Amino acid sequence: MTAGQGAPVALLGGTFDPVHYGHLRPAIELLEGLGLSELRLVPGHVPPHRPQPRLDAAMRCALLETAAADIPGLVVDRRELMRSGPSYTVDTLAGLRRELGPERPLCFVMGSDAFRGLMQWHRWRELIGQAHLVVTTRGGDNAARPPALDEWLAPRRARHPGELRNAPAGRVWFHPVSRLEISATAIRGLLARGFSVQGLTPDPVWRRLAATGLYGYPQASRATRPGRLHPHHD
Ligand SMILES: Nc1ncnc2c1ncn2[C@@H]1O[C@H](COP(=O)(O)OP(=O)(O)OP(=O)(O)O)[C@@H](O)[C@H]1O
Ligand SMILES: O=C(O)c1ccc[n+]([C@@H]2O[C@H](COP(=O)([O-])O)[C@@H](O)[C@H]2O)c1
Repeated sequence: MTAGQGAPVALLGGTFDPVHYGHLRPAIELLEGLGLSELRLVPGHVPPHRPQPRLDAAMRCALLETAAADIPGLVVDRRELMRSGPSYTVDTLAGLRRELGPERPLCFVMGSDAFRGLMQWHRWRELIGQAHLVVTTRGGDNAARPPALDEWLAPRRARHPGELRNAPAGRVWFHPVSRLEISATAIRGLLARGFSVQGLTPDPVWRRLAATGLYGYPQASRATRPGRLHPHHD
């Protein structure tokens, strides 16, 4: 393998239905902590492994662009929206690798829960030939990995983040990020019941959600909701 050249580019894929601070804060911490030149948020068109998104791809993308606009280094990459069929990561990385050339360090970011299931991903062994894997860890997350995955990991595990700059691909780095108890599922649930999600996503995203009635807000019957109760507990 050739030596790495230039600051790493990273990719964070997801459904982003919708984007929230649980995506954005770890992205900022990765940009700063790993000295990335950019972090690309990659909305999936047809997620390979989960129920299909509530919002169409164009709207998820528009909200992501609204969220990324104020964060230096964060960009939205629409490449998965150009492909039909399931959005397999191995294809996404191969396309980006062709654009960046063979020497630029490229990192694919995934949560430690996703990493535990890596062996079920499409052509998973090929991922590490295209990119490094950056596995985000959050305090209290100690679940065991399959022994076969640990065996595969041992010779590839990076001991220092500097290793991500020294090669274009091939290493696995575990990076701690803040744990924010926010999920898109919870946001969709709040909006469907007519509650605000201000503070869970940037204000420009919230204003767009509120103005366009996405996910059912504010048509849901606020008159009948129990006003004294915290929205998470009713
Ligand atoms: N609160 C969070 N803190 C850290 N990482 C997160 C958080 N929420 C999502 N992520 C990570 O962001 C990526 C994209 O997540 P995704 O679009 O599936 O969001 P989500 O909020 O988990 O969605 P949903 O609730 O619909 O499953 C994944 O790698 C996921 O692990
Ligand atoms: O390529 C695969 O087989 C594959 C299987 C599961 C997940 N992924 C990718 O992992 C990223 C996070 O997915 P998720 O579940 O958080 O929406 C997203 O970019 C998905 O395309 C990819």
